[in-house]
Amino acid sequence: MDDLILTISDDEVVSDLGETPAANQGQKRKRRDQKASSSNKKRKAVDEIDAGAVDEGLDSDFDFELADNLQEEEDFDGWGASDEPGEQQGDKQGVDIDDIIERRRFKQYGTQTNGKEKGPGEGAEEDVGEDVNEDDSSIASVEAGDQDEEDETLAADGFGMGAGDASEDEDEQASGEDKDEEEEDARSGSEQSEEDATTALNGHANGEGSEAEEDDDDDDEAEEARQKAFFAPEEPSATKASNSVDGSFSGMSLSRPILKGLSSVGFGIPTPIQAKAIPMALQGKDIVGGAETGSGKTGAFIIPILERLLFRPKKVPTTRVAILMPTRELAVQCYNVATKLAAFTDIKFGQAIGGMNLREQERQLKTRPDIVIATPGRFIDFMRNYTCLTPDTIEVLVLDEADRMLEEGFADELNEILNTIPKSRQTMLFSATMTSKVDDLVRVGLQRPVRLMVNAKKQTASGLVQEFVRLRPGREQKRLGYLMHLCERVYTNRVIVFFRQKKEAHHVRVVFAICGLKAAELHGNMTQEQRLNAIESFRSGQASFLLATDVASRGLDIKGIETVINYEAPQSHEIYLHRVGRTARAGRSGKACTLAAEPDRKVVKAAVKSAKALGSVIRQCTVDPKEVDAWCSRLEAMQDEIEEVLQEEKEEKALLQTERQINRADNIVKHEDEIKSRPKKTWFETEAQKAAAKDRGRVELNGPDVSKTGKEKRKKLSNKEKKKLQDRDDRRAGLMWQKGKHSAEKAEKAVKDQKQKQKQKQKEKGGKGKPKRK
Ligand SMILES: Nc1ncnc2c1ncn2[C@@H]1O[C@H](COP(=O)(O)OP(=O)(O)OP(=O)(O)O)[C@@H](O)[C@H]1O
Repeated sequence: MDDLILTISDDEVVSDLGETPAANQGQKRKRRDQKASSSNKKRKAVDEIDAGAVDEGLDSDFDFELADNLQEEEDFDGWGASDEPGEQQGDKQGVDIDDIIERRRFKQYGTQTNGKEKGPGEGAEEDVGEDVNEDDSSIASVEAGDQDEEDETLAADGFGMGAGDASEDEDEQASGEDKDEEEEDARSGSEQSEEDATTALNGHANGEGSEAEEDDDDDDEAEEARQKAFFAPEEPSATKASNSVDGSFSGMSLSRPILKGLSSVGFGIPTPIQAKAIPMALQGKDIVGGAETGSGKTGAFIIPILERLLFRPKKVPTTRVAILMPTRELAVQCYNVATKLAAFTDIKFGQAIGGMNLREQERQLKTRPDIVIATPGRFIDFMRNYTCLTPDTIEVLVLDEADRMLEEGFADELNEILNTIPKSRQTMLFSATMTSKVDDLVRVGLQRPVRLMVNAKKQTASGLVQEFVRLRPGREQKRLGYLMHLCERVYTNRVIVFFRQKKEAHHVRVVFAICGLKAAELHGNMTQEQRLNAIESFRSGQASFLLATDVASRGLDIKGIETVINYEAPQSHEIYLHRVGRTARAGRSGKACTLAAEPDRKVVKAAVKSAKALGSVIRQCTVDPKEVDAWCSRLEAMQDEIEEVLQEEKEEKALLQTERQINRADNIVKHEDEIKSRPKKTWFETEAQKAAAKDRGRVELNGPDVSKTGKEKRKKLSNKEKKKLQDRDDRRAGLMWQKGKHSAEKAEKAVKDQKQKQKQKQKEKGGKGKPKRK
């Protein structure tokens, strides 16, 4: 108790500090539970609230309420700039498509165009980017509720997708032409068509026999019995808290600095999942928590962690909490939310997030911050190769988006982490699509966890309107035409468009840039710096569209996203829920629009079924085919330019890469002694194993890559490929440092050649001026 240090200014009264005994860290589970039970007594306010049923007692239409005396902090969405400069920057630069296009325009017209081009055959440019509301005649919508009986039946089947229709004959003829074009495209970029095939085939594979799969989730009796034995029985205190009439944070006996933090970010009353989880987490219980997207799960685990940490022994700085996230962006977001909530405490944070400055993170971790927010790969790197992270002192482990973390692709990394952190830890798992399946949870090492599910069946947020634009058979190839039309005329601002393929997202990014639609892209082929910049430019409104893969589908909390467009439906209903959950968050409204062709049938059907069950608004929208066809012709005429831009980008990337290699080689030469003396890094997986795990993860997210033949899939690595991977492993382990000088010379020569080539090219094109970067 000597270690208790007040965390707000000394003259402030902190009434309940001494009484909140929930956490004396570093104890074994038993001691923790004993303490927790004594805390139960003291947390009267929580316990006095009536016991009730798990979900029934909750107000399903919970309204987010802001703290009294506070205006909503408009900007608080977890993405406010960090106080420490450079802290959130990645460590590699990338190539900017807008720059390339601007340069090209400059050459063409001798002026900067701000990215807007005169589209082929396009007269009235003023339309572009202009807000056209939904009533625009180019998109007609029918609310499912208003449909006649026949349409009702169709709606339940995903608006009759796949049902034969005489009017489709015409479309099919058109599709024949499209296919020819596709084949031509395929000759210039075979991968693209392969990806299309993947999407199509995946979808078809999913289309059939899906009903049985859907119902798999319904627990059978045996599973129910196992769950009963696995989970702790629901404790009255959890439901009492959530049924509280005033249900305030102060009713949870939270300390003053925490209440101040909550107030400063505008959290007035706890959301239902927070009301349930906070009291349980304060008692040190293991938790499996599920609640719809945007319902405040982050706060549900951060608030009790901060409260408990206020009472940690402070003589020796110790890292006690690890919060693991599946993506780097989520980890950064969580870091921002947590540091803001902890603004009035002395709790310290560290990061172990992939793609970001390793040295800076090492420096932070050396100070033994109380909480480390991490992605699994970087966490393991620190665990194994540095002394700054001490996993054996971790007492609380959180897996956010836990179902994703439990999937293939993260499995190996997670096992490695779980095996290293002490078993006596408190473990909390959260997700909007949280699994309750015991088999999945057992390996996390949970100990009699409490299961807290809030509106878990409800799934989509109540303020969400779901629209579906059906692409009839034969018109699937015109997806991009549909998207361009929608983004130019209907959904023109604050829109996320989701793609299954990185390449597709990037391709569309180029098209948007050529057409003058302000967009940012977000996927795994970008440097971390580019990824964070993309989010920032979308968040700040500089870009109206975010073109993303599923790396952005979970957890991203960006205020004011009006629409989520699914360029194609995702692989599963779960991913659909996460994607559409980027809008209509925290009690707001929003729209999701899915371009649905036959291959997307299964997911559309599931979405329609669940929306109908909830009574939420679903609409079938139709788009004027002439508008789409006009866009398709425009896109076709743009093809050469798209390819040239992609080519220029490729060259710039190669140049950057070579420059990076030179710098690296320079460093190796300069710091030869230091590098030699560094201990060899170890990796718990080889590159080949990592690649295999990555593949498994991809399959989990996007379905099997059916475009590859079985033979290709089973294909063994050639000796050359093996050697390449081995070399990379060795290089990372520092074994090949000796090659530095040699590679430096080589790299230097390559850069010179490349620069020479570029100069030559510029001379040839007569393009003197490269406009300055904005
Ligand atoms: N008690 C509260 N009062 C008001 N706003 C809140 C409260 N708790 C959270 N919020 C806000 O609600 C939004 C969603 O919260 P959060 O990102 O934690 O949701 P989530 O459930 O984790 O969503 P997802 O499943 O998509 O990850 C955030 O903008 C957050 O600031």
